[in-house]
Amino acid sequence: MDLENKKIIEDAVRQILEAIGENPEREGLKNTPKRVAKMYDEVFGSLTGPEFDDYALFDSRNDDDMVLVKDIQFYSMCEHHLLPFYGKAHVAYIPDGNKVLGLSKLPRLVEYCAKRPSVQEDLTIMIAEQLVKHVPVKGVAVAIEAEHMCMTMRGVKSPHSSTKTFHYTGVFKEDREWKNDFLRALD
Ligand SMILES: Nc1nc2c(ncn2[C@@H]2O[C@H](COP(=O)(O)OP(=O)(O)OP(=O)(O)O)[C@@H](O)[C@H]2O)c(=O)[nH]1
Ligand SMILES: [Zn+2]
Repeated sequence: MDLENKKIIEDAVRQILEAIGENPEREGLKNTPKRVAKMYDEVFGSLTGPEFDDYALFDSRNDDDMVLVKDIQFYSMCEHHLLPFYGKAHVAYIPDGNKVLGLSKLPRLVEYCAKRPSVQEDLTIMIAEQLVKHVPVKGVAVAIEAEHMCMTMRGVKSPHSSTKTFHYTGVFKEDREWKNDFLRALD
């Protein structure tokens, strides 16, 4: 994010503080607009930063067995309230053509997709779409389970609810057996 946009956020935060009845000049708050701008630059960093393109592929004998990285911790911001939603993503794919993806790239991809305002359903789909676009696969399955602070700390105040979302492509979509294997592997 460039300096001009950081300045816009700082001014807006100052206005918000005033609107909620605070004094943005008081000692504890005087650096807050700057901090919030820096924080937004971090948590929304994928919107203005470089695209994720680090899909390191390696040769492997695996041409049709599922690879699953589960329990990928992530933090994102819901696009309705700009409050955090966070939890775990589980990402599986079946390689095509004896090429596998560097395992660390899956958590990196999840982080890239999460660093923008989003709804959980779209985050789930975006992770799958990015993989399909860049990695030769027979199919991708993504599941996300998350807590939404807009549902826990405010509004409906449903503190123990968690939301699960799923997205399937290729053989995971077409073949119930593959889907079941994925779901069993998450247990
Ligand atoms: N489908 C979906 N909904 C979400 C997500 N994050 C937040 N929401 C919902 O977005 C909805 C926004 O509803 P609105 O009625 O426009 O806003 P609101 O008055 O703040 O709603 P409440 O949260 O019910 O108080 C709420 O039902 C939230 O629970 C998400 O990732 N996916
Ligand atoms: Zn929300």
